[in-house]
Amino acid sequence: MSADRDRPLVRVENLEKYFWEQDSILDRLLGAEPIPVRAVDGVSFDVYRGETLGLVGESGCGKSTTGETLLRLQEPTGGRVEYDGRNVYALEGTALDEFRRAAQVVFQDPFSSLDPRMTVGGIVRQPLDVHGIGTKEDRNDRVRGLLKRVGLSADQLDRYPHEFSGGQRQRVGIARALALDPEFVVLDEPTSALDVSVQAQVLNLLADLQTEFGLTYLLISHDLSVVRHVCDRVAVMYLGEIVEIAPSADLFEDPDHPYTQALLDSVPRASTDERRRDRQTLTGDVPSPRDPPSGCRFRTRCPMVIPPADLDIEQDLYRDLTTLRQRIERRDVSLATVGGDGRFEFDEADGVADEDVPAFVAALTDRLLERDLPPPHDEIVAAAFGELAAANWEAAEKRLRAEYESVCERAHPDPEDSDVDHPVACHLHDDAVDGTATSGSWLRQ
Ligand SMILES: Nc1ncnc2c1ncn2[C@@H]1O[C@H](COP(=O)(O)OP(=O)(O)OP(=O)(O)O)[C@@H](O)[C@H]1O
Repeated sequence: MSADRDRPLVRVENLEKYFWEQDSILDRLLGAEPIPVRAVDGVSFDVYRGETLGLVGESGCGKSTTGETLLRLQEPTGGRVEYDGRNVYALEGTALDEFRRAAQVVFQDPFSSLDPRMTVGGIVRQPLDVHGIGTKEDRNDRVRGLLKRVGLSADQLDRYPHEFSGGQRQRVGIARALALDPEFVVLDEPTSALDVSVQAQVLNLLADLQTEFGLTYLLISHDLSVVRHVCDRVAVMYLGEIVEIAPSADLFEDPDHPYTQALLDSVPRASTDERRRDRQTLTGDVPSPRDPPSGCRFRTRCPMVIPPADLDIEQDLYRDLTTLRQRIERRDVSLATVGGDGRFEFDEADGVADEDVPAFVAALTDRLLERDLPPPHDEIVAAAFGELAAANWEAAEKRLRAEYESVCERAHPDPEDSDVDHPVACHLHDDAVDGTATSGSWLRQ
């Protein structure tokens, strides 16, 4: 697994892939502006010859779309991918043909990615047939050799996928990906559909094949233990963006991005030392890729979201107040049921009667806050709740923003500005974000 650092084999620059397909018919009838799913939103990374780069992140963060778009199985919305120095999206004719041979994919699910009506021999031979490689005999010889190389028997050529176990089917998928003698293989969750005992065998096979054929891998996985053992470097994705890229050992021993830290914290610890480390638990749901948060996309869940510099506040309290703000901004509080159904007569336009305001604020405080707030936050929040009692969401939102707005929501962190030795898209690792500034002057100087 020694990578040639002189020139990347694959260079991904600002890759974007948006989907518009999920717009509802109603939206279209009403002529509403289509809102795309920003599955991949400005992703950049290099893959060096001979290395395995891991691409990790929670389900739906855009890993598979990145893999498929860079292989040109999907057309990008924007950005550029270079393969061996050439723009993949400009390739035509023979050059495109060569790229299609050189860059292959192994999909996650060996049950659905193999045509059940074709024999295993036919499946592995198909790419050779499509590209018209050699005579029929040459092709059959190659298929027999490939099946043997991936640990199957050449006698199994005439069998159908359903006659094989999950691990064997994945070996067939690997043999097919190798048929055209590729240089680069995207492995999209290659072992996640397999039993744990079979996973290791398939990973070992992939490692052996990499050495034997000099392959370069992009390994897409949500399984951090797999990535840790197999990858030279790891890129961490969150909501369509890459938040950190680092050598595997560095990333697992000393992750810098709060999202990477939280992801790693979700994996059982091997050593006692590691177990002792403070746990950064992830709170809240992943926001929609149709409407990602402003600034840093992770800030709505980040346990280390940065308070304004002139605000002396404990991190946990700031996180809670930020979550409260987010709920108010999303109008995600049922004001009509405060204090229990029917306790207050709440009018959507005017709120509650003046004499009910103190009791309403107390009931809302009970419902939304798990702790007593220290001064001055108790008064600030009570004033905002008073505005909610008058059904004035905007005033409450504005008040809380004026007091608590974070740099994380105002400025998009750039991984290239990272002050550590690898790209980290987080304001905590950006010297240019002035931590001594007063609230309101957090933006890059
Ligand atoms: N063809 C499509 N049309 C509309 N939205 C899509 C399409 N394909 C993917 N998406 C959306 O794009 C986002 C990224 O999906 P993608 O499959 O790339 O994520 P992933 O990280 O690979 O997730 P998983 O591990 O679950 O496969 C998701 O919100 C998904 O719903």
